[in-house]
Amino acid sequence: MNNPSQKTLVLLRHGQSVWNLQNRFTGWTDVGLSDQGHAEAIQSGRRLATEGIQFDIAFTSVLKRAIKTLWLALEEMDQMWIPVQRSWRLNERHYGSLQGEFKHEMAERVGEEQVQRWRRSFDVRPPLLTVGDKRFPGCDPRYAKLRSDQLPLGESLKDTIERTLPYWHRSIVPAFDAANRVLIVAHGNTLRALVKYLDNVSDDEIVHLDIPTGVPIVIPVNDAIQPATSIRESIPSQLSKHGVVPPPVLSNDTVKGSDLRFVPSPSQQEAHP
Ligand SMILES: O=C(O)[C@@H](CO)OP(=O)(O)O
Repeated sequence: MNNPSQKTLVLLRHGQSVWNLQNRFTGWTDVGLSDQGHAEAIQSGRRLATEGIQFDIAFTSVLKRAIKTLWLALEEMDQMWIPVQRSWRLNERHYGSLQGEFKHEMAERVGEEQVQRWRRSFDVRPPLLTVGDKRFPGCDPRYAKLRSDQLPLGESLKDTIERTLPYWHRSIVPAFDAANRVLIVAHGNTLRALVKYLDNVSDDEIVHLDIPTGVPIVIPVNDAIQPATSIRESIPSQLSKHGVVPPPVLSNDTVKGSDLRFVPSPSQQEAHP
């Protein structure tokens, strides 16, 4: 990369998951990558290797579609040795009782506008789980250290921002004291949460933002760890900059997703959550 002393943040959404492919609400369900997602993860590492970025540290969630994407990208860059921190705070937004449902079936039941409202609105929560539901995160040992008020029954983007930003401020920003190159591999809605905060996107505008799977977003940041330029504007240009616009994702998720659009346009698992 041109200037090794330039502080740089790279955001990467995991590659396509099996449930993205099947067009199902996923949230905290721990599903793996599809074959296409596996290929996207490798391709993202190849793109970053071409950029010549040597990372100092990486952050990811505790969900395997993000963890595996990170592994494959780091392997492709031959940087598997760098420190990695995982946190539930980077998990996908919890989709409540929608988790496991097929998005197109739900659209037939409740209408496309309602589905899109659940998917992209700022403060609309999905229908909530009950504590007795087997999908409740309190049943999963990886969340055993969370307080009961931290275990979601279903989250809006607003809720997701509120649990993600403390990790940004307490763990990721301080990492830049000793690091110039920081990689975050996370999920569509946690990355929307970070971009909303970093780009100061309004509650109304955030409904338009989608983050593509497996495409690294390279963001030069200043000493205050603020982006030097608009992240949103850099997303499409980076897609074309690499000369490879990912093929239209042929998953039902994407096809139905755009059809549904009603708005225009433990290596070091966090000990104290
Ligand atoms: O199902 C999910 O968890 C997310 C990401 O795949 O879906 P959406 O894009 O609808 O928020």
